[in-house]
Amino acid sequence: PHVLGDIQLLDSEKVMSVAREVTYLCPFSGPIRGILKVTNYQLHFRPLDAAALQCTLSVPLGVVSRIEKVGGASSKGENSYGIELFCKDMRNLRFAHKQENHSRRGIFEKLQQLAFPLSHKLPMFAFSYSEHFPEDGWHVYEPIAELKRMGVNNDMWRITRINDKYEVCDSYPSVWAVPAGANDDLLRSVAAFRSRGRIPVLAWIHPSSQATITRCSQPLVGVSGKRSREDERYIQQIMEANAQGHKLFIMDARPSANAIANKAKGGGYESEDAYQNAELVFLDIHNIHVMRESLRKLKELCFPQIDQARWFSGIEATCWLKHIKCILAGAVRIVDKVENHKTSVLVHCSDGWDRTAQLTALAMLMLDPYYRTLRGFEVLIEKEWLSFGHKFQLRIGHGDERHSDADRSPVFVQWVDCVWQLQQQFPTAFEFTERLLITIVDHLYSCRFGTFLFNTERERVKEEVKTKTVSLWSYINSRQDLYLNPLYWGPSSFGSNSPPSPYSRPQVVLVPVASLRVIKLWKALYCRWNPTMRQQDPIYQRT
Ligand SMILES: CCCC(=O)OC[C@@H](COP(=O)(O)O[C@@H]1[C@H](O)[C@H](OP(=O)(O)O)[C@@H](O)[C@H](O)[C@H]1O)OC(=O)CCC
Repeated sequence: PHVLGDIQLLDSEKVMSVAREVTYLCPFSGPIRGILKVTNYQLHFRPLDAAALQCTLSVPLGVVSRIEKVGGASSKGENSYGIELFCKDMRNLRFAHKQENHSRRGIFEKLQQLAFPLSHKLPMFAFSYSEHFPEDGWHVYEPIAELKRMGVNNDMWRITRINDKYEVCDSYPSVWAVPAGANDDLLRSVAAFRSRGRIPVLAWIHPSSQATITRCSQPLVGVSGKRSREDERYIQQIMEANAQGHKLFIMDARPSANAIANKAKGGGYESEDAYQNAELVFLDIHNIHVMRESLRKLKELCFPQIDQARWFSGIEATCWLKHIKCILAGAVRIVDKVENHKTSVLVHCSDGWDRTAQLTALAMLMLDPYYRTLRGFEVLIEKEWLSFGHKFQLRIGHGDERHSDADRSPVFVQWVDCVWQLQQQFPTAFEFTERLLITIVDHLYSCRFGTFLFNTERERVKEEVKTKTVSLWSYINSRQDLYLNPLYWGPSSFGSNSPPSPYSRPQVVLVPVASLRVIKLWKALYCRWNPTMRQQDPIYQRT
């Protein structure tokens, strides 16, 4: 049995470097002497003093975004010579050691190589990690089965394999559901008019009204105001696929200023005179650059010390909660159209892989209780985020040393935060607790599993992740009792299309209050490492 605080190695994990005379400069408890070990998966620090064991650190190297050397040959002060790790999970770790033993160079270079394998032409840890779990999580999501659960193929929607080899759109899944009347030639010409070929396809269909949520990227209108008869006809077919359909709402997630600015790059938005029966709505959600900056400010505020005097004004200045509110409000508008007005909605933004994924996945979570079960939630992430090409590798920077890359942005974590807000407002509606959300965010960074690696389904097929890596869902489903919500009130499974009779629709549709008066800061995630900000609950230290 492992001694408490001692390193616990995963299968195929091995120690690559050890430094003995190291001091961890804990921002809360002060300097702690201990032993620093670097493996091919994690950085582990074990205090020498048994009384300080709660300061044991186990940091997956995937969480590290930047490593800096601190102090040089001339620095004289105590603990002024060492390294600092800047992490993606809201903390910075600083280690110091004596100058004489030159272990810094060794540790520093090892850390650089192992934390950024892609930048050093080394394999990701996920490809050498193998562990057997009772269930293979790679089978949780099967596209055809999920479409069947929603009742597709039906007389209005058909499954097309036109993208079987990802030739029409390399960032989309291979399986699409499209209006039955749209033949493959039409689909191809619509792809020519949508940014990166990301044409409108089905995300969700209402079990009784047949109203739909479809998703896509911006039309290539450009400054000259180009039109595509095929795109216009296709949008009309989406509207007509809904029996009550006399109108289609096009929800453009962007601020109208950005939608207009995108015309300068050949993009833009649907003009209502070209799309007669469509009504265009802008949801005012800002772009990836604004969100990256917002979270950076929040991290500054929350780590290491928290200035009580400026806490609320500081939070407001980050605008983080305003953005969360904006995304929730956008999803509520989609839910209102689909559920209460039985009207179909088309969601898009610029590329259709950041804000669009946030909106469709949130709206589906509010509309369909199946996605609020543990397995349903796993299916939702696989479908709306992974299969539709949210660029996880680029947005998180898996294995990449370029920490200041402008394409990095916490869009997925922001969506998980929105899910947490729903859990707070509807504590009995989810089969799982916030601990599942924190575990998912941990392994978004850790690179232990293959689930969040790469940017598209096409790349994952090419890299054979399903046979060469372990799925995060294998791990989670092997210990699901840790994540189940004792307050959950809902049928254990919604296998069938609509919940069994006792549940009427009003009981299963969540409509959150998207107001700053209700939205809360998710301290268990953003202040997790700051002991003064949350109950000392060890579960949040290790997931
Ligand atoms: C004259 C030059 C015009 C110009 O550069 O347009 C480009 C836009 C960038 O477009 P934006 O929509 O503001 O920003 C884009 C979105 O965030 C998109 O995500 P999503 O899937 O959510 O769409 C990302 O994938 C893109 O990388 C990002 O550039 O920039 C702006 O609109 C900012 C100016 C107000």
